[in-house]
Amino acid sequence: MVTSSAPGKVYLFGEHAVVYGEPAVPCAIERRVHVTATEIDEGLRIHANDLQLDGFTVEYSGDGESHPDVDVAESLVEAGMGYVNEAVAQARDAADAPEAGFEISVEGDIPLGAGLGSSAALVVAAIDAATRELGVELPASEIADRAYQVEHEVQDGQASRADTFCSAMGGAVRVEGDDCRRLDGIDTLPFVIGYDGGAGDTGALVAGVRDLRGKYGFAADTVTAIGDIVREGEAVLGTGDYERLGELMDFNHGLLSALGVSSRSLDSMVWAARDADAHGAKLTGAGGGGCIVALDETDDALTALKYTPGCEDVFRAELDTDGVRQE
Ligand SMILES: Nc1ncnc2c1ncn2[C@@H]1O[C@H](COP(=O)(O)OP(=O)(O)OP(=O)(O)O)[C@@H](O)[C@H]1O
Ligand SMILES: C[C@@](O)(CCO)CC(=O)[O-]
Ligand SMILES: [Mg+2]
Repeated sequence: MVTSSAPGKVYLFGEHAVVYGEPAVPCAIERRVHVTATEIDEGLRIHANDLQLDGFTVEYSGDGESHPDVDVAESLVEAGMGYVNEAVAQARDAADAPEAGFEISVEGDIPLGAGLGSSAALVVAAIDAATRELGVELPASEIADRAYQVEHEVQDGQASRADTFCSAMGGAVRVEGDDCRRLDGIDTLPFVIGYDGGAGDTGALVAGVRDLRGKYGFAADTVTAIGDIVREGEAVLGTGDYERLGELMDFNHGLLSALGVSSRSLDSMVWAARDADAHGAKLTGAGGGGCIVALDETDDALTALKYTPGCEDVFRAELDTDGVRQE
């Protein structure tokens, strides 16, 4: 039996635009998914005690064919099983053990579908745990690559390498197409996260941006402008100039909003953080609902978000310099 964990992430800059080859800077946070893999004679049994959304909890097990008898959207369960099925397929391939059976248990403290990269953390931790259980230790870069293949497959070809690379490596990273690197010397950033309790449909949101980009030249220019913000931001990142980083985050949020991926509750949490003098605030991840990230080393944005209607949870998230690891 092996347990591995991998972190979630926030985007300092660049989500969505990264899908079209612009750079992005996601940062791993100290919220993790833990996956325990135990080799069994054959097949696949999955326990995901916290596959929960809007307050319900479900435990399911299956061989990839059968469906759990629970009152939740089948698409949700299929997606959850899809990530684990594909991660296990990658582990079998990496260990050259096509017939290996597994019992997989998943537990995490990352809200699902909320822009904090729970899917990438799940896949990265699952590949690590299952390969180690078969006696194979993969380098983090290979886990990142295999996890990307899984996200790409499960999300119908709509995924960048950003979430999976960040979760595998930890810290602040920079991703531009296939070029993925860790950014050295970034050990801390004062992230405050506000969560509206909701979720966004990553596939639909990415498709919406793709359509706008095809329809209007100025939407394509907006995507390029997000890339410009990232290029400006990465130059500022090492200096610790939170004021300028925040200004760029605000600008990034405005452009994401123009591309149609914000929401009323995300906007109201962003404004609550700004009104409380956070350096800057933006949505993180695919958007539509879920989380915002603000930059604030004081407790002011944290307190303001606590009293913001529509904000269900607020917490400080430390930058996690550790990526995937065995527990
Ligand atoms: N702890 C978990 N247990 C079971 N399934 C999980 C778990 N964490 C994530 N998942 C799967 O990942 C899906 C969420 O992935 P999705 O890409 O939509 O959102 P996200 O990764 O949380 O946010 P984003 O990609 O915007 O950063 C869940 O619906 C579920 O299928
Ligand atoms: C919206 C997006 O840029 C980030 C989702 O966390 C999609 C992706 O990069 O795969
Ligand atoms: Mg995801």
